[in-house]
Amino acid sequence: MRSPKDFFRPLAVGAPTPVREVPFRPSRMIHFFDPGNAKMAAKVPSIAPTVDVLLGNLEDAVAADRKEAARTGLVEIAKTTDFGDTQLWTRINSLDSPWALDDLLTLVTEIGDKLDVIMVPKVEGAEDIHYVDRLLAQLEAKAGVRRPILVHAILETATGVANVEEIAGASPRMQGISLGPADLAASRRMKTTRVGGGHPGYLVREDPHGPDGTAPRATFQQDLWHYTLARMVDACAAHGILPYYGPFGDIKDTTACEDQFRNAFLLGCVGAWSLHPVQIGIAKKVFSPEPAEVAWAHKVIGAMGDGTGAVMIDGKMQDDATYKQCQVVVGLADALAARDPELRAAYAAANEE
Ligand SMILES: CCC(=O)SCCNC(=O)CCNC(=O)[C@H](O)C(C)(C)COP(=O)(O)OP(=O)(O)OC[C@H]1O[C@@H](n2cnc3c(N)ncnc32)[C@H](O)[C@@H]1OP(=O)(O)O
Ligand SMILES: O=CC(=O)O
Ligand SMILES: [Mg+2]
Repeated sequence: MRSPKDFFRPLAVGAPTPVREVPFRPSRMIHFFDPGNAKMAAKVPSIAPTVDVLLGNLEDAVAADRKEAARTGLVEIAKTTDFGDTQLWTRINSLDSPWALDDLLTLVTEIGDKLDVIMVPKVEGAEDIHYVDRLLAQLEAKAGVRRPILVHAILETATGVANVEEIAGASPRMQGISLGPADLAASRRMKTTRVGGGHPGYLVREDPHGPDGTAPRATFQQDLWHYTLARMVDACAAHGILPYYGPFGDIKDTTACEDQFRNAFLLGCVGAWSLHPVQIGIAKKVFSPEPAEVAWAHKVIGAMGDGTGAVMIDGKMQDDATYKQCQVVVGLADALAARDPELRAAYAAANEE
């Protein structure tokens, strides 16, 4: 293990100095597209201003014989597109695949100055992050990249979940972690074939009641992802990095997608993946705090003065802890409003009511 004194030193001569704090840039939706798919690629310039993050996906969902086309397509798109203040990320192929090394070599050398974050799938432990960390430093130095490219891990194997804390803290490059429910279900041998969301069979049932216990018993569907998501959120918060819900595969079921995203938002996630244009608006709505909630948070902060003591507002006790909860909401709202004029206006209007 490296000495804590060396944690923030570049891992290669000439590589940029690692960041001490993960910059909080809005990332409510990480919009996936296949850079080798001409139709999707054509939509990039019009989608870019509507999303916080555009991600050129090279891994799963890109067929084996299209891997190189996707990589080349991403280089071309990155070089020719003005992304404004929208972030550009990529998801490389898994580290044990025949493509991962060339993904990193090509992308950092060709478009390292345009890439904000590299998403690494199927991360199992700190050793995977250490490998990427050193290689990125060498490539950044070689390509003359001036700011460190950050790393995002997908939590999608049972081993990864067992090691989530060490993954979160493995490198100053760690920007965040996403839950990958599809691969995780396979890795754990869960018996769901869905991509995220609930399952009608995963439930609790009301106790027997009525005459002789024969009355119909209500059932309540439970959340298959709660444990992992909560564990991931804690690991991320403990290491000052950002947690995300990943993919929701039932594109047509926009209601359940919104529910899944909202559960993640309420638990502490800052965003989710959008796989189809229809999911962009859902993520934007869910991961932006409600104007009324932001106005309430301002009211509490205003009433709490220096943030200590206890007061009653509208029948609800407020103290040092609720002051901090409200600061979380206001901090997020301010960061999003700085990028989103519509949201800024909605927050200002709600504050005036
Ligand atoms: C499960 C584990 C994971 O790893 S999830 C992450 C990997 N999967 C992905 O990245 C999937 C990305 N999305 C897709 O491939 C497509 O959206 C899928 C789900 C196949 C649906 O495509 P399709 O049948 O064409 O949908 P559609 O006819 O409703 O599309 C309408 C127009 O929109 C386009 N479109 C579709 N998805 C995207 C996207 N993600 N980004 C940009 N554009 C997209 C379609 O090409 C289509 O365009 P057009 O109107 O025909 O010109
Ligand atoms: O990559 C995402 C997943 O759910 O698997
Ligand atoms: Mg996966």
